[in-house]
Amino acid sequence: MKKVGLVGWRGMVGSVLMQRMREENDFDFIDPVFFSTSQAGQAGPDVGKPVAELQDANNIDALKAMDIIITCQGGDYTKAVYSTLRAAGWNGYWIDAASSLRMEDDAVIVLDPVNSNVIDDALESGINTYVGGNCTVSLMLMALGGLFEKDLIEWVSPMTYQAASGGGARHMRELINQMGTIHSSVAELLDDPASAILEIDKIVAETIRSDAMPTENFGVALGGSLIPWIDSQLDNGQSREEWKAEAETNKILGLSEAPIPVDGLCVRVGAMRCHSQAMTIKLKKDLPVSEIESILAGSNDWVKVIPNDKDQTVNELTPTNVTGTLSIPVGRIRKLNMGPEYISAFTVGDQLLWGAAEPLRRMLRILLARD
Ligand SMILES: NC(=O)C1=CN([C@@H]2O[C@H](COP(=O)(O)OP(=O)(O)OC[C@H]3O[C@@H](n4cnc5c(N)ncnc54)[C@H](OP(=O)(O)O)[C@@H]3O)[C@@H](O)[C@H]2O)C=CC1
Ligand SMILES: N[C@@H](CC(=O)OP(=O)(O)O)C(=O)O
Repeated sequence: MKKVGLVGWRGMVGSVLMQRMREENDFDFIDPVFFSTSQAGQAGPDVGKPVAELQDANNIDALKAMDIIITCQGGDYTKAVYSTLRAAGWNGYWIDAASSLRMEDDAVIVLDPVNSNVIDDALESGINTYVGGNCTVSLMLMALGGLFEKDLIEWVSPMTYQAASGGGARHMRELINQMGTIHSSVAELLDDPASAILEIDKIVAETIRSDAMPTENFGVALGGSLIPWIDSQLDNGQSREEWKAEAETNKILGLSEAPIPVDGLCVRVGAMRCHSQAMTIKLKKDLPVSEIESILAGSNDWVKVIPNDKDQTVNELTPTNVTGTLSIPVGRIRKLNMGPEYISAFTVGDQLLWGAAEPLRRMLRILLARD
């Protein structure tokens, strides 16, 4: 059995990965070795079979003994360890959730089943570094994969509604604390049916602008508001999150020679762990909506077309419905007034599952299936 080192398994993304690996019995097919940067020597997790005590995740010799390493520890860890490990002669497979290596020439961004052909070619050519994509990009491609595969997209503009989890566990906690602070500020008035709504609204507005709002992680209020900027600012006016849309989409699809334009605005909203995206798509030709729907629905086992019907949309095409599942609903598909090649679509996906953990797990399975 392959020795598989797991780093970052205690964190939020790592915990979702562990949960999926248990559900799919992945541990039956590997010899897992658990690493930690802070808890070396402590007992490993329960994975249904005995595991050794936690190894030091900064110990290059211990890492070198692995056939495959999966890390959800973050970009700082990757920067600190990856090059040293390769320089020490390690030729194993490195599977990473962090963004640091994504655009390297000798790394592939993995999103099986969308780019299983790109992954297969890379394995044949001896590439041994595989990185999960940005959550928003992976979720868009899971939804629109059929149209990309058939080369029907001239360009796409995704406008995003991204969940607090994209910032990490502390951001999720802060969002709930912000919501609680807002509620507490008007709880008594809310209980009184005779109270004036404009008085409630005034107190809420004062609260979200006040120091009472916990904003240590987001910097500003998200509860009762939104934040139209994610990640750092680039010189061209894009946020780094927006830059990733085109760069990563084309790398994932292997289209770097003739890239498809993908650009829009990324916005943080008060959802917990589902990213949503409203997309304007220019198709290369005028296709009936029914044909577009059947192309989308047929592209993978997780995408689900929601008919453009009010009741089904408000019940099924929401973070509330999707959170904690692998389902990728896509709906609001209709022709736009701009012309017959212009369509709208809206999709929702769990950014910790298909947006982070699941592509890594599937890459591991691809490697195991090659032996
Ligand atoms: N959050 C997201 O949406 C996405 C994140 N990623 C990538 O994954 C990386 C990790 O993200 P995320 O999982 O959110 O990070 P976390 O902060 O949840 O976990 C990272 C590490 O922190 C250490 N840690 C310290 N204290 C605790 C604790 N109380 N509970 C759990 N772990 C603790 C653990 O390492 P140790 O055992 O060594 O102490 C853990 O592996 C990111 O940096 C990013 O590169 C990728 C896609 C999406
Ligand atoms: N930036 C994403 C989360 C993330 O971790 O992205 P990346 O894996 O590209 O660094 C968000 O905030 O929603």
